[in-house]
Amino acid sequence: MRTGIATVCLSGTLKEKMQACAIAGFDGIEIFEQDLVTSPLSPEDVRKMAADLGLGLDLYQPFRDFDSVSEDILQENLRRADAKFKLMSRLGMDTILVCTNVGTATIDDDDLRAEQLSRLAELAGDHGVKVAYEALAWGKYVNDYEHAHRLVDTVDHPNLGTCLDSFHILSRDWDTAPIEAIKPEKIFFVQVADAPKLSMDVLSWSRHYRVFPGEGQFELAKFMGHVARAGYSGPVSLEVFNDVFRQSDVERTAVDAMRSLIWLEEQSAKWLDANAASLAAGAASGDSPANAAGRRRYPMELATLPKVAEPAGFNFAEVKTDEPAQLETLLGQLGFEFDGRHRTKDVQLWSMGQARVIINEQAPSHSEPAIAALGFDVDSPVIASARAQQLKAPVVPRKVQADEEVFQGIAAPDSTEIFLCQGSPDGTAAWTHEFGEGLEHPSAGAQAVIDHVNLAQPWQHFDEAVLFYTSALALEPQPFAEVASPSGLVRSQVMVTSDRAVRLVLNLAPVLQQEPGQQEPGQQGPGQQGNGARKSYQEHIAFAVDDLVATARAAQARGLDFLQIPANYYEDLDARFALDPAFLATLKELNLLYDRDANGEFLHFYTATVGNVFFEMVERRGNYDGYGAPNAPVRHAVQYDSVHAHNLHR
Ligand SMILES: O=C(O)c1ccc(O)c(O)c1
Ligand SMILES: [Mg+2]
Repeated sequence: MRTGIATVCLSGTLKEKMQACAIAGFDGIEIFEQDLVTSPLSPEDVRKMAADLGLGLDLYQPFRDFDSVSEDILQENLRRADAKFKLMSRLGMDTILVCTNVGTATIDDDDLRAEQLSRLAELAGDHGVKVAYEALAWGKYVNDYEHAHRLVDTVDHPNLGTCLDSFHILSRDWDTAPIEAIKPEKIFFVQVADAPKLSMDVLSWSRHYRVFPGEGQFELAKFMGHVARAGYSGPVSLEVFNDVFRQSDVERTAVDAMRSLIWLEEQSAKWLDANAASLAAGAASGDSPANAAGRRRYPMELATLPKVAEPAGFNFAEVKTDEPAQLETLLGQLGFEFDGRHRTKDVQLWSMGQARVIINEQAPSHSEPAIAALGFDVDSPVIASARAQQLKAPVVPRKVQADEEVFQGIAAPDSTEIFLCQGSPDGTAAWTHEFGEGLEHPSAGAQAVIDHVNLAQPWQHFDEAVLFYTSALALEPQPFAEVASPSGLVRSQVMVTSDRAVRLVLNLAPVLQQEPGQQEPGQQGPGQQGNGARKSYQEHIAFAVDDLVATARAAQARGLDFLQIPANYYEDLDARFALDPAFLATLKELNLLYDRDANGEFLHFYTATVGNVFFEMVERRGNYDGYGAPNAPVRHAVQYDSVHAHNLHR
């Protein structure tokens, strides 16, 4: 698949954008007109730079408001087009995107439109230029790709074809199957963008909220499958207007973009394979196996990736600190056993059944304790790592001594280290023998698993993180939610495996919680946890137990510092659920939170925060599948209050 990206996706100057696209490995780019107009580079400079960088200049865009106008305006538009065609010749470009008229159209007449487009095609032909006509979702008279293509068909000129843009098609819920009926030589260009499903006017949605494939909710693999089945094999180019990407680090965004196309390519191949049977009727030979046959029939070459199944569970969670005392106390009070120190590293292991927590004491001094790494059980760490690296995940270097488990590590966008570990059927981990005997086993036998981990994401990398976990780890994003907190609305995105053995919650950290002058994780590039790097958002690890009340009582007896829940909460709880008074009293006494829905019940409590980390204990009853979302505002408010009280006393 030929990969492309529009310069409008990225921040910086045209030169910076082009360099970033080349570094990320794109085959070609679309030049967004504003980027050229505002550039000090001459068209010849741009042409040379692209050639030097090995980047194709695949599309000049956009040319606006051409058709459906009176003759005098058309004359003016043809003059304008002539100037652009001449410019394209200096750039060495041969395809221009002309979008359907949104501003100046006054005449709604397909015959007239066809006639006007035919005059444009004729002029383009004189310059050796191809015009790719694109229906904008908010086009005044033409806003549907099939309509735009009917006009292209009517004109029937070799220099006029269609541009398909997934956003304009999927935002309007147009059926994508008819794409297959378009002759491949008439599809001049394909643009792809994903988007979250939002209810707002489509222009604002398009100009501000597009995201890279895999970061939104559109069915892009299906769209691409139809495009491939149509016989198209030209560029597949990202055109993503997004307020965040336009101000984020350009090289990093370009890599995120490339990752999205690599992933989309794989997903499209999968869609074609899975839907090969539906084509059997027209197939020349019915004997080819469905697997891969679906895609091999088409000229678009779709590369695949090393296959990974979703992870089978969490292998461990690692917290980094230079002062472990408070964390040790918390874990001990929760009922964790100390399993000893690593034989060569300054690292401790704590466990409660299959829930394993590593306290890594190798943090720079005075850094806040933070979640530094997560281990996931996978079938094959080597294959999973190969996949992640092909998706451009940065590798985490890790020192290993002889006979130590070699962990395959990659850095997540927020610089959390993700380790791909060999899973075992009984949920044990082979590496634990590297840890010496623990001291004492105060609560031997207590069972728990890691239920979920909640990671705060810097705002500029939130979408990137969703794609990272989707593509590299095969986690599935759930619809996102918004939770009120005293320092802002927290966007919360749950990512899960289908059996819920892994639940990862990504929270958009409110900007207010950042300390002034603190370096943004993003400024260090992916995975570069430089010495000054530290997170300043609260994150947590949640453990599931069978009997939360008993766990809480035992923890209380050991002196655990629970997050204190206000009395108002319990009144509200009673109003909502009419709980048994004795049960309600227990919840209140132990600072437990409660939720219930059609699937079951959820009990949970939180510890006080140490640095940026706190712990949660949960009990799921029935098939409760949530996270106590109605309780999240209470938790945020209490934590906010305690941070403020702490600051006042400093
Ligand atoms: O928002 C726009 O104006 C615009 C311009 C060109 C495109 O290809 C597009 O999809 C949208
Ligand atoms: Mg477009």
